Amino acid sequence: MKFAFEQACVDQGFFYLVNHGVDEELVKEVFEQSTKFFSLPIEGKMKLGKTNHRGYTELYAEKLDTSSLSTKGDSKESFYIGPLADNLNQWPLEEDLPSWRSTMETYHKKLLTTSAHRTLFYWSVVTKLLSLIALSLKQEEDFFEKVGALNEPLAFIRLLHYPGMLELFGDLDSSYEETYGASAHSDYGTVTLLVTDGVPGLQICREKSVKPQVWEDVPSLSGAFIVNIGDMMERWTNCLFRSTLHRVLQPRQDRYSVAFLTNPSKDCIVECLESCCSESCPPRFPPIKSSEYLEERIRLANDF
Ligand SMILES: O=C(O)CCC(=O)C(=O)O
Ligand SMILES: [Fe+2]
Repeated sequence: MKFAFEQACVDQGFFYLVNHGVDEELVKEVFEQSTKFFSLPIEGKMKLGKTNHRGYTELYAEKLDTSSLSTKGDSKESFYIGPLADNLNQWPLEEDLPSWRSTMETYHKKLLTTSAHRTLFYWSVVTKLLSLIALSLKQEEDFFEKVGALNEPLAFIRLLHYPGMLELFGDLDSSYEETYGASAHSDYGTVTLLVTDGVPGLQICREKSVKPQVWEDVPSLSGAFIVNIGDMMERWTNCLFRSTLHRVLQPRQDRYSVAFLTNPSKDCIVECLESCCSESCPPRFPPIKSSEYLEERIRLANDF
């Protein structure tokens, strides 16, 4: 089992996670609440427009592929919910969307928060995943706790809605313009846990430097998380673990997904692990502070 896990992180940086202990009902509720929010009139959504990287981002406002010359952003709308403790999150009014906030908070805590309480000891999915990663890298299983990555992780729920082509362009022949639902990118942090509604669209490119690029579909698997390794984990491991390029094609019909993007706590320094470098294989990246790295990547995706 451990071998297969390590192999997946080394070979494609993407894998399915099953038997994760997150209730299917809770995931279903998150999708229902997300759909309700995106169905609100645009004026209502814009009232919660993104500040401090929390809240609503409208169609075409973000472009994940910072290398593309296109001046049009990705054809998705999204809503970000960040760390719960700092009170920077924006929430729809309880009278407009009852239980919306509590559903999202429950999901955030369920995925991220490990309870060390004596009578209710419980490892979150993210803590468990990071401990498996640490063991694969020949570290103690609490390595990421010890380096401070898990003090107050910068973890975000990203609710996503990709409107279908018919909704965007009507009869398709007049105003049709090709964009991506989410253009090619790798995620910035440690690990991402993704659930989709089953509508196809997600693709990965295993070898980004091989031209022409080869893109493979990633089908969603009912009840499983699609997990992928992010760039800060790639830096920690000196590219042993891969932060794989991926994108979402513009779907024909509406598509909803929920990504849980995790990053180390803001002051955590991400630097090459000793077990991942040697004299013949020196560190490829200098040490960086998690929050500084993250802010720069977010800025690039939003200023184009
Ligand atoms: O919607 C998806 O399938 C993928 C979303 C994604 O890659 C992201 O939000 O970083
Ligand atoms: Fe992504």
